[in-house]
Amino acid sequence: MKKIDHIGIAVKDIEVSNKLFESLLGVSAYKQEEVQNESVLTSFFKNDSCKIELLAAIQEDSVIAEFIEKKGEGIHHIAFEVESIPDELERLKAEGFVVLNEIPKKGADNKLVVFLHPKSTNGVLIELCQSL
Ligand SMILES: C[C@@H](C(=O)O)C(=O)SCCNC(=O)CCNC(=O)[C@H](O)C(C)(C)COP(=O)(O)OP(=O)(O)OC[C@H]1O[C@@H](n2cnc3c(N)ncnc32)[C@H](O)[C@@H]1OP(=O)(O)O
Ligand SMILES: [Co+2]
Repeated sequence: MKKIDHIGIAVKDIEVSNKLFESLLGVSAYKQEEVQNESVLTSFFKNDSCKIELLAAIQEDSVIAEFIEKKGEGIHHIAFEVESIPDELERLKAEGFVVLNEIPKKGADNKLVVFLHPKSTNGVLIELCQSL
């Protein structure tokens, strides 16, 4: 795992949270992107350390809507950048981590992504992402 690529934050209203994070970080979001297969609208900020990905549900059955329903707004996942998802998955499976999707999905910001079940990672949803 090379470095943290982004921290995902579940929000109810992307416009409201865009303004909040603009004020907090002192920079504007550099992109907003809908990811249909995850039913989310994302918005990205970055500084020298990593990116912040705001995630709002675009459908009621989105995992983000379910998460907010259960836990409220807040940190949803941590994403690590990896050189090769297949190599990293092989290593992590051998270590006993539970992979949520074996086949990488198209994520936001030109990445392929896979997720590890939070039950196998101390309650923290982990995303691995690889640049396209
Ligand atoms: C666009 C892309 C990108 O960056 O490029 C993204 O990030 S997309 C980001 C959105 N997409 C994803 O997150 C896809 C992967 N996520 C999933 O498949 C799902 O959200 C799961 C993580 C499996 C959770 O779904 P679900 O709650 O139905 O699963 P489950 O019944 O197996 O497990 C339920 C337990 O997990 C907990 N749980 C649910 N979401 C959690 C989260 N984000 N962090 C920590 N714990 C979480 C529940 O509270 C519950 O705990 P208790 O049993 O203790 O109550
Ligand atoms: Co993410």
